[in-house]
Amino acid sequence: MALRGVRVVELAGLAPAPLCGMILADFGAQVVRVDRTPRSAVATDVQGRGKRSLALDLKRAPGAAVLRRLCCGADVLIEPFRHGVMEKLGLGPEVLLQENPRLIYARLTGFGQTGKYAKSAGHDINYLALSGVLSKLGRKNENPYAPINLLADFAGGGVMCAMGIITALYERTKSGKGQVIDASMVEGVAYLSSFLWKSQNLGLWNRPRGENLLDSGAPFYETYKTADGKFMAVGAIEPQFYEQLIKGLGLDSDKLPGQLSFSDWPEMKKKFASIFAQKTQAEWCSIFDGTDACVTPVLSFDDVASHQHNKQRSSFIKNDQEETSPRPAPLLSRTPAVPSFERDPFIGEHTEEILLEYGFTKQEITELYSEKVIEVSKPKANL
Ligand SMILES: C[C@H](CCC[C@H](C)C(=O)SCCNC(=O)CCNC(=O)[C@H](O)C(C)(C)COP(=O)(O)OP(=O)(O)OC[C@H]1O[C@@H](n2cnc3c(N)ncnc32)[C@H](O)[C@@H]1OP(=O)(O)O)[C@H]1CC[C@H]2[C@@H]3[C@H](O)C[C@@H]4C[C@H](O)CC[C@]4(C)[C@H]3C[C@H](O)[C@]12C
Repeated sequence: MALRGVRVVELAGLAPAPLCGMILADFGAQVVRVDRTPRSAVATDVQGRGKRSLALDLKRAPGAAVLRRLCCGADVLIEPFRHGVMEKLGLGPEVLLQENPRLIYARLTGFGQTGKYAKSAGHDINYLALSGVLSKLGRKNENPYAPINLLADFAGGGVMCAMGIITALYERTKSGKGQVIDASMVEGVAYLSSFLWKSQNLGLWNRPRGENLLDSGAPFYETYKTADGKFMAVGAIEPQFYEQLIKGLGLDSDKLPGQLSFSDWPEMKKKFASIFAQKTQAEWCSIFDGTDACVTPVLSFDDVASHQHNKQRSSFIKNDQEETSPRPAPLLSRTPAVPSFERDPFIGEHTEEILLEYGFTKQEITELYSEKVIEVSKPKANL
């Protein structure tokens, strides 16, 4: 796999950093997740695929010393805390990069390492709001809404940070040097929205929220309810595809307003809605499948993996716990990601094995354990 041999230390965080670590693990990196000890009641990392867990108390000096030794042997550190926490622990970039100049020190935060909010708590919706993108999301006359925590936490956070790490790893092959990655989710999601900025003068966004081409204003870029309470997604933007949509709906475009007649969009939406409501999702699929009308079923998590197209590409995988989840993307032809099919690690499950791998002696491990700096948890055998 492309990242085979890359050693990553991921400090346990809430959602963005775990996705970043999982992406690296899926593509072959050896990811050690450092969990807190005393451990939290509930393992909150549901993206633990392919990782191993070491439970370590960073607030104790011997614990911080353990992390420093791990980072001396690692290629990447991912830290998910607000600005200043690592410095307070004596684990800031100056310290760790001094001891390992090749280390790629990735700091994944909401607001970044500087600026008025750098030390403020926040979540996806806050970062999305501060990026400006949230102001564009939502239907006409409704409040802006955040699409779950997909955009800032994951797209602008975990994925953007993984890109930064892989870019820095590539650069290091030439310079031999590591560096600090300041991955701000505000900036990550703002960066993703470059298209919105660059298309300002194309007339795509100069109407109020929810009245534009791609933000639920246009009847040909919308979802519609079917007779069986499911939905179809319509994305027939180009005239030639729009013509196929009209045909599939049994309408005659000569008797309709022009596709880009903004003032007619509300009425056209009502017309489309009344037609889509007359047939089931399966019936609409039999009409539109195989055409260029850009009409697809809105699949639920229950049926997405078994849909013919997704099945043909094995887009979803099932681990040995029978848990379904998306296969890693993108698909590399020669060195594809090979995700682990094992269950996620328990907190502290691999503490001893990891420390031995990183050069700690049995004696040192015993002392760390007796001082409660580390925790070792062996999964209970299924009796
Ligand atoms: C996971 C579910 C989905 C959450 C997604 C949500 C929508 C997000 O947006 S997540 C993105 C959050 N933001 C960031 O990641 C940006 C950077 N991080 C931060 O800004 C902050 O970390 C923070 C604001 C997120 C949290 O601040 P906090 O003060 O808690 O922490 P920090 O200031 O960063 O400091 C860290 C402190 O921890 C110490 N530490 C760290 N590691 C160690 C260690 N190994 N040993 C010792 N100490 C350690 C460190 O020293 C710092 O200490 P100090 O503060 O003293 O300096 C979640 C959605 C719902 C959740 C569930 C729900 O809330 C109910 C339960 C609640 C229960 O408490 C936990 C289980 C829940 C089931 C809970 C589980 C999940 O969280 C959810 C499902």
